[in-house]
Amino acid sequence: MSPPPRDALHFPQSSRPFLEPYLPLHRSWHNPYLPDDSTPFPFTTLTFAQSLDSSISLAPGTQTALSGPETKAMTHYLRARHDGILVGIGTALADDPSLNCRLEGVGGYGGRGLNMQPRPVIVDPKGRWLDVAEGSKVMKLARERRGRGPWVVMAWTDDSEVLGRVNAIDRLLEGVGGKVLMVEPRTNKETEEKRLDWGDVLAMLKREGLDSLMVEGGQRVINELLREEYQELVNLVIITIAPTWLGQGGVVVSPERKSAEQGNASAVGRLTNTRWQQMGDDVVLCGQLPHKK
Ligand SMILES: NC(=O)C1=CN([C@@H]2O[C@H](COP(=O)(O)OP(=O)(O)OC[C@H]3O[C@@H](n4cnc5c(N)ncnc54)[C@H](OP(=O)(O)O)[C@@H]3O)[C@@H](O)[C@H]2O)C=CC1
Ligand SMILES: Nc1nc(O)c(N)c(N[C@@H]2O[C@H](COP(=O)(O)O)[C@@H](O)[C@H]2O)n1
Repeated sequence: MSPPPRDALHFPQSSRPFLEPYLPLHRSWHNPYLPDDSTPFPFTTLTFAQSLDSSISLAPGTQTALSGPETKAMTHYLRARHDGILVGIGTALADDPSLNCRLEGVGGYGGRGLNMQPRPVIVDPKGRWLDVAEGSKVMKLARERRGRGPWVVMAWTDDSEVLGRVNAIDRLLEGVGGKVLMVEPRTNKETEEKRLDWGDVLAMLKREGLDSLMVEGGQRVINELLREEYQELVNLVIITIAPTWLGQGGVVVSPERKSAEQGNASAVGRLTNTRWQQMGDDVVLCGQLPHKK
């Protein structure tokens, strides 16, 4: 073990009890060798930072720092408390995220090996990440053993160009303990559009050994998971709200409305068991989406 590097983050013990009742048990706190077989899906936390006008960044394809130092440290504490962190390829390309946990005491930041480091997961059906993978932060950190090698979720295809990308990404990831995971896409009968179903993606991640997953974004991923059909898959929502308006043209969290019954629109969803906590200048909202089962 080495002392934590100077950039390691500290999340005070006093801020933790607020989150505790909502969080999954960490794998290493029950039996690290036995998967939790009670459900086919990981415990899934949806978490992101937004402005007062519901934007998660100023413009598509750009990164905007919204969290203050206290809520940034909280996000890293949450990363330590989940087996995996998932983002879509839009976020991987826009932000070049590190997708590791930089909390003091975690592996690579004063802790042993990769202890408490979550697995980065990038949903990238067509393999667009290949163009930036080599020089990405997530690969650099995995090579330095300060983060795990990423898993890249791609869509099964017979397109030879995409298959070439699958193989090339797989070769890159081999060296850092990452891998490509393939999921059969589903076709929308009306639009013919092919997309990955979140039930398929999450069930596959669970089979691969992730009992808990933190979904960080971006816009499309969040808005899809908040749609009525996927809310059952989301166990916990944690939103950092920064006291700022980003203004019109921002990248907004606003899920598709439920189909209107007799022309009357209704809310997409509402959190229950909510708690609000100020952290620095920001406020953190925790809540759960009602589940039928
Ligand atoms: N403030 C915050 O907390 C956060 C902010 N962000 C911001 O969000 C923005 C990125 O959002 P966005 O561009 O929507 O990117 P996303 O990260 O949501 O990725 C979207 C892409 O992922 C793939 N994808 C996602 N869901 C599916 C699915 N069900 N089936 C198939 N493919 C899927 C598609 O790739 P393809 O097009 O190749 O098919 C899609 O274009 C950035 O500005 C970033 O900074 C991101 C995370 C957190
Ligand atoms: N919690 C939070 N606050 C913000 O202000 C943000 N912009 C984000 N973005 C998410 O964090 C990822 C970057 O994380 P790294 O520190 O580089 O690992 C980014 O990709 C978004 O998912 N989150």
